[in-house]
Amino acid sequence: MIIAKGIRKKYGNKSALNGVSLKAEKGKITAILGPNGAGKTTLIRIILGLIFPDDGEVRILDKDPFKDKSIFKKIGYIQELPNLPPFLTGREVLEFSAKIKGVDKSEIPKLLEMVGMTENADKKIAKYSKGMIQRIAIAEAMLGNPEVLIMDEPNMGTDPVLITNFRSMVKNIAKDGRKVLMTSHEMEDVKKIADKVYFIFKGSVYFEGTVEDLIKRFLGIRVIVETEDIENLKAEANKINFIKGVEEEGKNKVILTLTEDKREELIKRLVLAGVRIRSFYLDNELEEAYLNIVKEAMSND
Ligand SMILES: Nc1ncnc2c1ncn2[C@@H]1O[C@H](COP(=O)(O)OP(=O)(O)OP(=O)(O)O)[C@@H](O)[C@H]1O
Repeated sequence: MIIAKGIRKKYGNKSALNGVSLKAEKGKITAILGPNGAGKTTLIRIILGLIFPDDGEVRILDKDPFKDKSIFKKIGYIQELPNLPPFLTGREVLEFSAKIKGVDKSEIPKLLEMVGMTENADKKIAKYSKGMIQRIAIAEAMLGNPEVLIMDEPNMGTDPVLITNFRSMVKNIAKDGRKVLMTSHEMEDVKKIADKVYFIFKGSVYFEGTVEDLIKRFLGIRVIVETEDIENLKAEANKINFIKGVEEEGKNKVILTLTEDKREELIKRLVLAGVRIRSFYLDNELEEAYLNIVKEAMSND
């Protein structure tokens, strides 16, 4: 497990973390969300023992990262803006890291393939785009199948194949009983892979829970009903006390916001009222829940 307890950090007079605690469990993917400047990178660096906190404690692989540097061979870390030597090729960067980590070089071709860099592996980093540098940094972090993978805003660009490969690789790392801790602005990544979410705002944990909890709390439970009986549906929905919102979307679609998860009762009531339902499904717009949490956190500030 990765544990951070009561972490405080100031840069000069400015407080970056005000007593943050976090747990990243074995076999789980834990995501840290929050607007720019919330303190995500500072927290990650403290967890990695790269900068000292003013107060608080960290344990990673049961060790104190400030005292026991041997754990770093078991940790894969992708930093926000990877800083790779421009005079080396992508392959050379991986070979160099493999040597430091004591990992067999034979892993490298498979990793290059995974991040879609086989063809560009022998070009100098200086000639790479930002996305290509990021891919090499991801391959580097994956070397030696790390016990812990820590990623500060990993960004695979827009290639859908790469994104899918990357997500499934990260999921497999967690499935294998390892730990993954990531910060992200990519809501799709968080929605598709995270088990637990910490939302940090101005250096404090504002929300902690699953992605589902976050959506429920900041979006309500939204269901989309498609029907030709729009008027009938709206009339019935307005009579139901656990529905707090009725929004028409397009010709045959209505979004209902429920205050609690009473989907079965809702279907029953609509059917009994004679509404012919074409389809009925949950609307999980994490992006919108995220904006609502930011709005709420700002208004409480
Ligand atoms: N080396 C530093 N010196 C002074 N202030 C810093 C330093 N690093 C970060 N800060 C400040 O600490 C706060 C938290 O920064 P941090 O980089 O941890 O946020 P973040 O959540 O990772 O942001 P982003 O999403 O933009 O990467 C910000 O107000 C930032 O300006």
